[in-house]
Amino acid sequence: MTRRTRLIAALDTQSRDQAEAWVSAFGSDVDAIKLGLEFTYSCGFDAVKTVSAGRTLFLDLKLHDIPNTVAHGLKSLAHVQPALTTIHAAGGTEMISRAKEALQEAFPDALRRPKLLAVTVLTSMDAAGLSEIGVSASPQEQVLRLGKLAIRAGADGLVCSAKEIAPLRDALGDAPELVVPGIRPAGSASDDQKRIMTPTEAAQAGADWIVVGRPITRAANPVHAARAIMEELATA
Ligand SMILES: O=c1ccn([C@@H]2O[C@H](COP(=O)(O)O)[C@@H](O)[C@H]2O)c(=O)[nH]1
Repeated sequence: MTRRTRLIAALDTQSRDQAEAWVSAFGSDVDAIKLGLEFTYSCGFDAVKTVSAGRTLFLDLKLHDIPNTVAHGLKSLAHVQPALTTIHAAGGTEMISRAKEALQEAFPDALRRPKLLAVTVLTSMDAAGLSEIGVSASPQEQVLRLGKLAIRAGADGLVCSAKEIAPLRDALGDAPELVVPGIRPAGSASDDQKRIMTPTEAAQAGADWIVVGRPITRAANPVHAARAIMEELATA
């Protein structure tokens, strides 16, 4: 299957002015923007709406709570209209299926409904980090376990690292939307990310979307950095 891997720029900032400046500078140099905990907690949902107006929005709030709370939280997103939104797969089957039902109720038009993505194992975790929280499985085993559970429960896609794309595609096929952070262009600092790959590697493995934050936002010229990643994806 031929797929075009698209770029989501993660706008992790506490400043609405900064986010607005990035969005207007990027133009079509990115396919979508991500606003997450940092921006939403600092600036609020009105700012999320304003900054993302006219753009494809990945609203990455990674909900993880009891099923009732997650379902009602997601219903409140009707006024925001993200294209993609996240919960944690570790919340389990009931939480995921209630989340899906909530989105179906809040967005009756399937074409406008946000895709529900389940975060498998954070890309900042390695085997040692999993072991610390009592998980003896390798990151790949745990991603596969949670990924299968989440898709069975109704998630439209998964957040995983590029290292797990091939085994997930083998197990689940082409349909689940795979959104892949932990991306570092060759030579970039890994920061707090543990399971990293380059844009080319993620595209060749079959990512639908890559999520890139600091390698763009901390670059001397964020527009040039985003453009370079788009060019890398186009030739991958
Ligand atoms: O497992 C995950 C899930 C989400 N993220 C988010 O992606 C970006 C990555 O930012 P970088 O600066 O490129 O590291 C960030 O917004 C995370 O919240 C993730 O990294 N890993």
